[in-house]
Amino acid sequence: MRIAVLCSGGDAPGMNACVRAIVRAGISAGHEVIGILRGYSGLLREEFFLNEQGQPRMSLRSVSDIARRGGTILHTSRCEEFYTESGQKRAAEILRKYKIDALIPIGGDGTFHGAVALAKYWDGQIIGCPGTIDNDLLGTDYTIGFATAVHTAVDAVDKLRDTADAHERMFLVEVMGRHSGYIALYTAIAASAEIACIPETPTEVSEIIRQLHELKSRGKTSVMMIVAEGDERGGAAALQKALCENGCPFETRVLALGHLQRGGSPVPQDRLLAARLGDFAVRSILAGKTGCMAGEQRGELVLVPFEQTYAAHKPVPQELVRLLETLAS
Ligand SMILES: Nc1ncnc2c1ncn2[C@@H]1O[C@H](COP(=O)(O)OP(=O)(O)O)[C@@H](O)[C@H]1O
Ligand SMILES: O=P(O)(O)OC[C@H]1O[C@](O)(COP(=O)(O)O)[C@@H](O)[C@@H]1O
Repeated sequence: MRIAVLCSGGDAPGMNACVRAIVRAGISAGHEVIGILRGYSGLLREEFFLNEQGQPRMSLRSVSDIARRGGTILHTSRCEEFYTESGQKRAAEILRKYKIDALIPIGGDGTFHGAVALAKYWDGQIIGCPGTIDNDLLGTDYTIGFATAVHTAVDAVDKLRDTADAHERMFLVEVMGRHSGYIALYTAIAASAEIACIPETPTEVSEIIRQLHELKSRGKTSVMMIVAEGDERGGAAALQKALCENGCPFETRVLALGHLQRGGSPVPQDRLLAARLGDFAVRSILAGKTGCMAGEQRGELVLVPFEQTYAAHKPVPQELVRLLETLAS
């Protein structure tokens, strides 16, 4: 078989480990692996990864020593043309032209929407791997990149706590998560923050002010508030303004961690998840499967139809929301 792999949407640490697993699993089983560069844009422009001999196919050595590196050697992109029927049809023609039998897109919900659209015009097999720091896909407990993004954010918040303590200030730290509070909630608990503002729970300025007064009365001298960029009140800067206008009892500072969270060497948890899911995606293709994401639930590898991965908002665990409230006292 000729199996193609691409990375699409926001990059996530661990994408390289996933590409490596796909290449090694595919070649070991006697198949050819084609690396498509720059996601769906690269597919439409017929851009392929060239191996050491300059041929448009990946070799065992093409993926040497990449599992520990952030970013993706295949590069990634967002592609306007792929939203259109004509773009999807042209992509299908290109896949037929290069006699590709199966495609493994690594990305988030947008990438999987694209895969479903492509399947209308192409009868090759498609098995996706969940690569996004947001952890916003249903059907897998964690996505590749989430653990590393949380690790990076916790490291940053730990450092900010030092200066917050020294000056007796409050920091509003904005973390990524376009529509999801996963990174914010996990970061808040792991970094012993006092408050998390996430899209899944109401963010009420008066309630936060009340909480801050209570914390102060209990002797708290510094406060860390983690704000998901997708929170309904806007980001950390908007929230800071609202808090200051409503009598915030602490001096405040704001930091948006931004794309910092997308970079860096993936933590072992992400490397392991990426390796397992990449290998499983190849094995699923060889078993004749299609139209699904390779995911992991409670340690078991599972296949989940693409449509189910984005059918609803992935809820954050209520137990963790409660835990944060209990611990921030
Ligand atoms: N509804 C859709 N139909 C077709 N292609 C889509 C659709 N949604 C997203 N895509 C393609 O997938 C790419 C990546 O999606 P995006 O939402 O940016 O990232 P992610 O996959 O990380 O969620 C988009 O740039 C576009 O090319
Ligand atoms: O690369 P950009 O365009 O700045 O995108 C930022 C967005 O990408 C993410 O980092 C990851 O989102 P996706 O993986 O779903 O693309 C979001 O948390 C963030 O809102």
